[in-house]
Amino acid sequence: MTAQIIDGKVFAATVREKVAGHVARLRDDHGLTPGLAVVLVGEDPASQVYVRSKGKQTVEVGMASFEHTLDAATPQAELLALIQRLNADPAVHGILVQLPLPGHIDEELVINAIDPAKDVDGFHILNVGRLSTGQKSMVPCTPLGCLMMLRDHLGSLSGLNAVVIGRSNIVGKPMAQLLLRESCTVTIAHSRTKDIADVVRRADIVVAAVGRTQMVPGDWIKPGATVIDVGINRIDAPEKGEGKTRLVGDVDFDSAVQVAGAITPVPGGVGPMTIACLLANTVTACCRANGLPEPEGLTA
Ligand SMILES: Nc1nc2c(c(=O)[nH]1)N[C@@H](CN(C=O)c1ccc(C(=O)N[C@@H](CCC(=O)O)C(=O)O)cc1)CN2
Repeated sequence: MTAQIIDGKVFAATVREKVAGHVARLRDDHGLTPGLAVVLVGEDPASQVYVRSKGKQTVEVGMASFEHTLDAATPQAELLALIQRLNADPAVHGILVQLPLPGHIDEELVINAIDPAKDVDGFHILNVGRLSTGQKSMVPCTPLGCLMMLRDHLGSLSGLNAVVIGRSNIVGKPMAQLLLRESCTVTIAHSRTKDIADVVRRADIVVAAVGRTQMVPGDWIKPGATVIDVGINRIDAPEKGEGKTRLVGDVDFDSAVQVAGAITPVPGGVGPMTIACLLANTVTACCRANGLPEPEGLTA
């Protein structure tokens, strides 16, 4: 038996459709247009692709997109001043600063300068604290996308053993919090975890977010488990021609697909959901800012 493939591209398209429906209702019933400001500092090629894609998809669902591209040498004070202007701008409901930032900029300081109500990345310390204490918060986009796919595939997650591999602030920790909120029994595994293969083998749900190429082989996977692969690693692909590369996840897809019940591919799994959930969070932020009910089906 091979696993069911959870198609993130198809799922993200359904999320964008829902977002577009909410955006149309906000416009028609309340005269509101959700606005998303994305800030890019520097010329990192991957970040440029993601930011372009965010702007394009924002416009496609009917929201307003404000793109700010700053030189790599921009002083931190200038970036902070821009954030203050965006915080005060009533047309902007969501603010995102694309990561990573150049080395001379203090990432934590910048993230915490964003108005928590407009922090559609969910990285502000107040949102982190609210999520971990079960209060209403903005939820980081990648974990939110993973949760949506897990709920869609499994229905209730209550009582399931979940192992999150990786302890980053952006994915691993918030993912663990979300799974805990769903009443999973949650383990966070990482580079120092002893007998990691045995820990992963006990999991009904595996979320691999460690950033290590194909680290999780199929024989770590419990038969029938649901595997969510967050990793995006570029490797050489001589089979495609000289100098060519391809993307692979943190899971060895070819062996895991033989054992798992369901699995997300890379590319085309979690990645597309990250941007779809950013759009969802922007609608949520707009609704909250205007005292309207939470948009159904778009929140954690
Ligand atoms: N402020 C933020 N910075 C970063 C985030 C984030 O959520 N907020 N996440 C990543 C980058 N990212 C969005 O910003 C992102 C990564 C990957 C994808 C995606 O769709 N990947 C495709 C493959 C794309 C390719 O061919 O390179 C896939 O997996 O199918 C979307 C968004 C770091 N920075």
